[in-house]
Amino acid sequence: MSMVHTPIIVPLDFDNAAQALAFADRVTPELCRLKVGKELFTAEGPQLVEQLVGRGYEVFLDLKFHDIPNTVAQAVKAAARLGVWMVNVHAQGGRKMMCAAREMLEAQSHRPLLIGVTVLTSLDGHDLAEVGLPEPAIQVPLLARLAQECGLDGVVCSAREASTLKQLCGADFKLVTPGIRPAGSSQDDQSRVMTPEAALAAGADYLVIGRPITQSVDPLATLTAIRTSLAV
Ligand SMILES: O=C(O)c1cc(=O)[nH]c(=O)n1[C@@H]1O[C@H](COP(=O)(O)O)[C@@H](O)[C@H]1O
Repeated sequence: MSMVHTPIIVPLDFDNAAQALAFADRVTPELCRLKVGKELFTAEGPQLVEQLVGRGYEVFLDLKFHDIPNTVAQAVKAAARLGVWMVNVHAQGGRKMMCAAREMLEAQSHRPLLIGVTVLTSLDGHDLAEVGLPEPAIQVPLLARLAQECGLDGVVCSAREASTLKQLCGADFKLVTPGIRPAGSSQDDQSRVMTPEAALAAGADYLVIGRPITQSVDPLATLTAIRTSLAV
């Protein structure tokens, strides 16, 4: 059973293991969980994930798998073997893909939380229309319900959709919300954003907060200030 209670997940969006490990050395597993995404994983591979797990961190392997059911099932199996705490797939991959991933994880001795990405927080209604999809208010609840029907543990969504999804999917269905920006910080390439305080109040279970922390002059001080503001 995990001792970690923090809702904050910090993405290690660096291009090399040295920077990622330096960050992991400055914080502790009690202060935050860590996310390894496509940039760092492509550069450094599974060994780095194992090192972070070995240091006691709960690691979210954010590779957003989206492929045919067999391929995604085998990929989440490989993730489970790395000992990660959470792994994600694109909910748009559909029912058969999500069910195959969930069934595969049920057969593993270590079972990470399985999370479906609904609509990326960088996208707005215009972006979705251009690729033939309805606005977030329609698309996000649809994909969240589908993910829940497939037995996933929760979804990635914008905090702006959190209160709707909590009502729709219930308290136990985990909501992981990136696009978190403390008041006054740059929006960067994010579109559907919210402050940490508002996100928790809206029902988010986990806040993914990257550049506002990792690019700040003193990342530990920024992380601590956010935790204080949240009383966590
Ligand atoms: O799955 C994710 O973590 C994710 C989904 C999403 O819809 N939007 C999103 O920003 N993310 C990730 O969350 C992180 C956000 O980082 P910052 O924008 O720097 O706070 C990045 O690592 C993204 O890859």
